[in-house]
Amino acid sequence: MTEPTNPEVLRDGLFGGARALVTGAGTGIGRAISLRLCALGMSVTGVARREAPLADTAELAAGLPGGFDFRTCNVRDTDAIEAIVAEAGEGGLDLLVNNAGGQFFAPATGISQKGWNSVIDLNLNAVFAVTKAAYPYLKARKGAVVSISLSGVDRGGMGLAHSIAARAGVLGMTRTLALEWAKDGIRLNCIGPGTVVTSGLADEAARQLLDNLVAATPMGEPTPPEDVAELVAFLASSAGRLMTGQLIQIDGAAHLGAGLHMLSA
Ligand SMILES: CCCCCCC/C=C/C(=O)SCCNC(=O)CCNC(=O)[C@H](O)C(C)(C)COP(=O)(O)OP(=O)(O)OC[C@H]1O[C@@H](n2cnc3c(N)ncnc32)[C@H](O)[C@@H]1OP(=O)(O)O
Ligand SMILES: NC(=O)C1=CN([C@@H]2O[C@H](COP(=O)(O)OP(=O)(O)OC[C@H]3O[C@@H](n4cnc5c(N)ncnc54)[C@H](OP(=O)(O)O)[C@@H]3O)[C@@H](O)[C@H]2O)C=CC1
Repeated sequence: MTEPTNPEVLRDGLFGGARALVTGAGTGIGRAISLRLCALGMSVTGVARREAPLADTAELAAGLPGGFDFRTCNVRDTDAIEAIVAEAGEGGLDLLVNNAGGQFFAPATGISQKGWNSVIDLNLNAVFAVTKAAYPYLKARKGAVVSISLSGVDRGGMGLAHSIAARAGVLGMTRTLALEWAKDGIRLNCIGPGTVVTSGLADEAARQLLDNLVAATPMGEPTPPEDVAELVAFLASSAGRLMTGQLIQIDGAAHLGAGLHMLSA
């Protein structure tokens, strides 16, 4: 495996004066995104249910050129998240990152209706609610939306029927809103990371499963959260000004490989 390269290719001060809302900012990919945006000068409001991880992100962001504040909220609580979007939006909103999400791994026959509904609620319904609530504020600043999806969302994945269905829904929503909101200068894109070794994934998947996933990735390595963060920043920047309605998979060609397999034998 080659040494990881520094993914920080964007210039200092790029986002001075700009503001973002990042869901799931307390851990993993959402924390990496928040810290990179802050490093580039953005003021970020992070949202998640638990205060302690958000406070840790705030501590890590201290001293960076932007700023990080946070609100605790379950994104599935539509009234609560709409109020937070409005509060953040009143100060101006240039970027919304829909990152909060997740699922359990089970064959379709092992997914109860309640389990299905929970995963759809978190990964599709909440994303629509947050994005719609952000619309007037994004319109005012010709802002951007980036939704974190999954590698392979366009082809399926064993053990992920609920999550793939939800995120395929988000992709459809993204492409549709890219059309509807193009007149407002709002751009929307999805990023499909491959395996990202975060505490969230380590909690959910057995070590063996993780190893199998990386082994099934043609380039043979997981996706660092920092690489996802740099891509979010690129899409939010003027370099991405004509990119909208896309799914960009950052996964070492995993989506071209053997396919997602999140079930044990
Ligand atoms: C090469 C590319 C690789 C890409 C790999 C992609 C890997 C993806 C990784 C990640 O996404 S990392 C993020 C990691 N974090 C999580 O995924 C955790 C997220 N989980 C949750 O937030 C919640 O568990 C939930 C899924 C949203 C459900 O929350 P809720 O509070 O609504 O649910 P519960 O009341 O606990 O349960 C509802 C329902 O679901 C059933 N259920 C829960 N777990 C399982 C399980 N493991 N198997 C089957 N069913 C499960 C539970 O039993 C409930 O149903 P009923 O039994 O009441 O009918
Ligand atoms: N790790 C991986 O391999 C991959 C991950 N992804 C996706 O990337 C995103 C981030 O994943 P990752 O960083 O690995 O996972 P983590 O579990 O580390 O992070 C998810 C974050 O979302 C927050 N969150 C979860 N549910 C809610 C909720 N209902 N309301 C508010 N916040 C919530 C959690 O905080 P709290 O518990 O405090 O609410 C947590 O900080 C997810 O959508 C995931 O599915 C996609 C591809 C691969």
